[in-house]
Amino acid sequence: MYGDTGRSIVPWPPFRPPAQSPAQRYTLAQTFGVNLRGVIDLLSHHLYSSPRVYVRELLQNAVDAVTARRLLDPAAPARIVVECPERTGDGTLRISDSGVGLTEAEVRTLLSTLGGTSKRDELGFARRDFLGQFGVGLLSCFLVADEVRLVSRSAHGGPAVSWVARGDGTYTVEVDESARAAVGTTVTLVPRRDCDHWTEHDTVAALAEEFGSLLPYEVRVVGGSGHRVVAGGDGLPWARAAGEPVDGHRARLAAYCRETLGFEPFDVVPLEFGAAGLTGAAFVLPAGAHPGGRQSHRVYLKRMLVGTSVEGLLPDWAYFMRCVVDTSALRPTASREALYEDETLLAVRDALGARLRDWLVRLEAAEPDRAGALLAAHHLGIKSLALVDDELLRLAERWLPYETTRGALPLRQFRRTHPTVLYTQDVDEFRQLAPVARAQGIGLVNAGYAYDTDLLRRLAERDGPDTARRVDPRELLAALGRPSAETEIALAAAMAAAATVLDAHDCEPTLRAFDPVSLPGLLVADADGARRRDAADARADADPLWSEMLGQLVDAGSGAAQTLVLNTRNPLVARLAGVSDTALLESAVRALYVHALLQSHRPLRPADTAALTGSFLDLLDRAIGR
Ligand SMILES: Nc1ncnc2c1ncn2[C@@H]1O[C@H](COP(=O)(O)OP(=O)(O)OP(=O)(O)O)[C@@H](O)[C@H]1O
Repeated sequence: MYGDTGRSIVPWPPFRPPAQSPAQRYTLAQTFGVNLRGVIDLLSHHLYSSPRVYVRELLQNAVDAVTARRLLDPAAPARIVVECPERTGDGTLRISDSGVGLTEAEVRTLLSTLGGTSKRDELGFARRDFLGQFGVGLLSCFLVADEVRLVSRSAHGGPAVSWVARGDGTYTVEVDESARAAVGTTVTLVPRRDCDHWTEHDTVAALAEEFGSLLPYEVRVVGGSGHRVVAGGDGLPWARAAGEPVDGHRARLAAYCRETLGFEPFDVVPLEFGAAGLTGAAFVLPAGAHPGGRQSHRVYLKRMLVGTSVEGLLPDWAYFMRCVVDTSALRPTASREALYEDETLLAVRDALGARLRDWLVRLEAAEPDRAGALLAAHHLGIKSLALVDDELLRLAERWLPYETTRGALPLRQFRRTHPTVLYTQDVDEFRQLAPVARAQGIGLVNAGYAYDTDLLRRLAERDGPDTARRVDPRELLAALGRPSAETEIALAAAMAAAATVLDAHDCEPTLRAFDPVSLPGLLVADADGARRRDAADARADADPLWSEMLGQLVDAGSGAAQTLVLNTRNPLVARLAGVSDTALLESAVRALYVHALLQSHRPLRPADTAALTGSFLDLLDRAIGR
């Protein structure tokens, strides 16, 4: 980990440029000089998010050392003991292991080189038996310590050796036969003055338990009067025991979820992906997950906790699942607090996504009611997946409720009475058209929420164009009944006033007799007309050339952009027949137009606002009396 070696205090690295001829000076490769204090500061203070990780790094080294020794001698002891200052009595924290230890030569190379590690093979790949791989973990001790001392005796023989390093980037190495009798290593931290609390027994025991509770070897954390054993259990808590019934296993996993993740799972899906050495479980949230929320999974790498809010393990659509997994193939980032986004992680994500999707499809077949409840609680994720997955599209069609003119219904059920699904693309349009459509017995679906329109389009792609189609408000108009000739004649004056008034709003009036009776008017926009209307607005502000081009567009179509459909069954509209005062008729029509516009939730333009104010004040004035 550190540079040049020696008995005395050595700064790192001693920089001795090779002798060069003038011609060589510009061609020979040079080595970078490194400021060790800066590097230690960078790695220890900026790589990790909190000093707490020093416990994990020390545990990891001890576990790896024991593993390495057991590779040489399977019967070798596996002892890891952490003694806190309450126990050592001199303010230091000590961690001792019965691992493989280090020879003097190893101390001089591995601990004297930044990035030096015994855990890679000749090709530089991390070896699968070990947790460590980067050769920087020991530096994390400087997050809490001024000085780190290591005393070791190697299983390969040779004398005991002692290494002392300080945060200023200097270290000493000494062969000291009396320093340690047994094979193994003891690392001692001299805590920084402001970091005493990080080495207290309660803190260390809690951290050791959090990071290392699944480690295969027993870890004893000793305080003043007692000790806590924080690891060394058999197996993984989610593994199914031999002979354990499926229901019992599921109940045990649910209990684990309550205890560890803090919620009662809707269901539990055991996970296994041999190619990534992955086992674990996915717990389905009962409700309340936010699709945009961060994924947070509890991930262990070779039984050491990486984090409790690790992202990227599942595809985005599975935002309502929380996983707990242990894997040996995924790579941690250098801080070991997240997963490295590489091809293995992609493959794992795909495999777990496929597993969860299969579970969903199977649940639907075996327990349709539960599947329905689940889909209703997490419909956004399912819908997003249904956009690319035919089976889930069918599932969504069967189970996900849409807002329709017949109430909340799954599309499959709605299609029984309305084989062609007519839908609105936005919620406001649905609100406006639904009462009229319902009254005429026309089925309408609100596809204004996320993914709905895309899903209906996909359904139409799959099952044919007659399956689903966006409603054209004009076809609704065609379905409305015409009033009698007498009614039309009686309302002729009102219609003439309406035509004059509405012209300023690019709108023309028409009469229909329809339900609901309570609705005086319905504003139907024509998409082409609306485009012409926007172009006309833009033309008013545009320069001459642009204005001419926009003018062609405005003039290209015929008819107004909107139609105000007055309902002759509505008592107020019917009474207009008896009004002879043209000014009153005009105010009334303006008010009906603005009312219909507000009902349609479309934005008010300046002319509309003026009509709202003008008609309101005029009608108020008349109501109060002059
Ligand atoms: N307790 C120990 N017993 C034996 N060797 C150790 C021990 N602690 C550290 N070492 C040696 O020191 C080297 C550097 O340790 P360090 O923790 O800095 O990195 P690492 O464990 O190799 O990788 P990582 O940065 O991923 O933790 C190790 O590779 C190992 O050879």
